[in-house]
Amino acid sequence: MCFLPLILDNMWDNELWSKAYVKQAVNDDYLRQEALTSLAKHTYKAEVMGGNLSGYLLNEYQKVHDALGHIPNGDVEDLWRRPTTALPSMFSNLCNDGPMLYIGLLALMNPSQVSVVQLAMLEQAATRLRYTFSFAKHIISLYPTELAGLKNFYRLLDLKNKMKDGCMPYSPAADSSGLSLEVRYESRVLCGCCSSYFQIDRNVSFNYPGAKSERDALKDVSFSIKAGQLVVIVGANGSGKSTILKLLTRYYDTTSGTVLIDGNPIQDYRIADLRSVTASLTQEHTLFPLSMSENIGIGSPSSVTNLDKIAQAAKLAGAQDVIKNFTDGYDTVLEPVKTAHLSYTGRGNEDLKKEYEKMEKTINVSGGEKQRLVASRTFMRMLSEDIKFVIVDEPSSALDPGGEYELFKQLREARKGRTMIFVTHRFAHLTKFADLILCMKGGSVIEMGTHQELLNHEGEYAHLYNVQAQAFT
Ligand SMILES: Nc1ncnc2c1ncn2[C@@H]1O[C@H](COP(=O)(O)OP(=O)(O)OP(=O)(O)O)[C@@H](O)[C@H]1O
Repeated sequence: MCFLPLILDNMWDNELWSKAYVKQAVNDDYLRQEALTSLAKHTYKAEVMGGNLSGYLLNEYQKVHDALGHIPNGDVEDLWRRPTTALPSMFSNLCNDGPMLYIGLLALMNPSQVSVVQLAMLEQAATRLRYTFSFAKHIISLYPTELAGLKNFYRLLDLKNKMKDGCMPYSPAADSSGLSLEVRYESRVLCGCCSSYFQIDRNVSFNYPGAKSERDALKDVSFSIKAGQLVVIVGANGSGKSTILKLLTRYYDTTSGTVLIDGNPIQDYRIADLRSVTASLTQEHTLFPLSMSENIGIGSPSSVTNLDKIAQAAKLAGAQDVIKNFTDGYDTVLEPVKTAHLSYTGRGNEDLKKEYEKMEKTINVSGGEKQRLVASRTFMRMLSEDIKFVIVDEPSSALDPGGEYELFKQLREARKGRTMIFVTHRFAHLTKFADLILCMKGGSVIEMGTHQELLNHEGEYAHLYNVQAQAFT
């Protein structure tokens, strides 16, 4: 006699997956823990790394973790199956929290060793392992696969970030509110006949690691920016504008040549120190699944509860009216983490579907409104005295012309003597104020100077400028 159908029937009846249901998490601490954990995703990489936010986020994570205490914080299916004995649930908790804490500590001690991508992968691995332990009592045959996963998980812990951190603290010059930047290549070569060293100056080149293209993303680039200058980089798509910003903020190291900050090679400085004096606004920046006030306040973690400063930052970005329109104002969470789930068996059930849709209701804002909200975080960062360097990369693609003009003007005014580099295609009302314009083509800087100098030169910049100017005549 075969007992298998009986065993399967019994398992099926006891399992939540055989039932029609809709679920939603409602515990605030749990929701916050989920939101903070989701910030380890690749989507938020630019912002979390650029804003030096890992310390703040890990601290907040620890707080909610402590607040949750022994309240079971697993998924509802997981809790349904949770065995009554303590040991498996202990394993389950260890798999859930252990890796995050381990990596968190590692990240705090040495930020350059842990990338946000690694954090995200580890979080996924941890969740999978947690499920494995829950399922283990039913599906023993999955063990070999999951043990292989466990091996991969520990291999991930051994991954070292290729970027080597410097050990020199960055201390800004006392007499300047900005930092100076120089991009150049130089090496000392021993002369065969007179045995003395001589200097070769060449320019910076760069290719993305693993890039399939033969062409360098940057080729023979060399320029120098004085502390406190406003620099605008212009040029066609793919000419290398954003790549320059990535080298100046040390997301990548040059293939040849050096970036100097205040006269020292960028590699010598501690990366976290450089990030702590930099404010950025790029197209990659996005809203976090947190309240509006925290979304803005996190730009300056030490002032995250300072509502006056947060309102001031929102005003500078032209976002205060957008926020006023939300019923919950600054407490609104625009893009919350997904907390509701409709079971597979319940999908044909209209009542459950309606319930589910109510739970998953999100607030929609236009692309331009979203850009203003995201820009508020950068203004919050710029309100901090510590910031010496501001980079802005195409922040206004969804703004109307009036909104764009206003944003550029506010960014210029909030600069207050800091070094600022602006990358934009719509530069007509910005370049007149620039101390230096770099005009790029095919990965090289082909023209360099002020607006008037480049107009007089009648080259590529003059051509691009006239195309934009003609649109308004
Ligand atoms: N992550 C990457 N990996 C490989 N190649 C890249 C990567 N990012 C950019 N590139 C390549 O490097 C070159 C320069 O790109 P970059 O983004 O700096 O140009 P850009 O002038 O900022 O362009 P756009 O105006 O379209 O934003 C392009 O050929 C691009 O395809």
